[in-house]
Amino acid sequence: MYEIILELRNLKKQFGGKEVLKGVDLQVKRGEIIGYIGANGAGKSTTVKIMLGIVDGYEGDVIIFDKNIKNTKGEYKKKIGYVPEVSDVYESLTAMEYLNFIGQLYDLDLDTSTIKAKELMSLFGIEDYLNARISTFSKGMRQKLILISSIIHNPDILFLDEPLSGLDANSVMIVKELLEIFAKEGKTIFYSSHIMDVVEKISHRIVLLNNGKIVADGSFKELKENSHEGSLEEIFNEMTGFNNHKEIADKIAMAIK
Ligand SMILES: Nc1ncnc2c1ncn2[C@@H]1O[C@H](COP(=O)(O)OP(=O)(O)OP(=O)(O)O)[C@@H](O)[C@H]1O
Repeated sequence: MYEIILELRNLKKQFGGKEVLKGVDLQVKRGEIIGYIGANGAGKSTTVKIMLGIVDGYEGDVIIFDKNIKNTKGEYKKKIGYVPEVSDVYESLTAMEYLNFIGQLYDLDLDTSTIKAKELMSLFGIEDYLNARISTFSKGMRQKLILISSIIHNPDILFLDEPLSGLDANSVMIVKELLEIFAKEGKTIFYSSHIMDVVEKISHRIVLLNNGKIVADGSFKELKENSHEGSLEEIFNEMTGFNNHKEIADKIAMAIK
């Protein structure tokens, strides 16, 4: 029996009368890597933010670690890591100060977070910047720091929103490998991205959100069998009813003349 680690039951969310999520049902097992995909504005980040308790005012239920999050004081967040699509970091802190601050939020003692911060910064190749202010970091360095801050407390579930953004090819390989190791260890990964070839490769299961509902849910192999198309990008186009990319590109090129 697989253990269900998180579950969405008939999740609905409106913003100013606009229905973004129209009844999302999903069960995620321990150790699964879920590729959560959908067009811009489909509601992926909203789903994740609801699960993290950042967005409320929703209908339906979110069950994480067997508890409805409505009935918790947020303790479950201690076992969760999050890489947001756009992250606010404290620019004036150094990387070490920031990681120690995050470590303490997750109840790590200062010695442990200091040791882990040094080790992880070194493994990601940015150890020389431990005592540099974050405001001086390049985009990729900042992304590495965010990744480190999402795993420093050894979480059981990781929510990743475009986690590879700005990373060089070598670092991308490390992170992809790391996710596979995490899954084998029983960590659950909720991976939201528009980079279809990565989602195709790393996900055990791909969930496609369209018009506020899940319209596809299965392994890449299963999705391929149920579609006329070959790559995940093409399946995405088909399932979201999009086939006029060339026409739109032509019109954009014309529009600026
Ligand atoms: N705080 C908010 N107030 C009003 N509308 C919001 C808010 N947050 C999200 N929305 C709206 O909800 C919809 C879904 O947004 P969301 O960020 O969840 O999409 P997404 O699937 O993550 O998109 P993307 O791929 O572009 O990141 C959009 O129409 C967005 O404008």
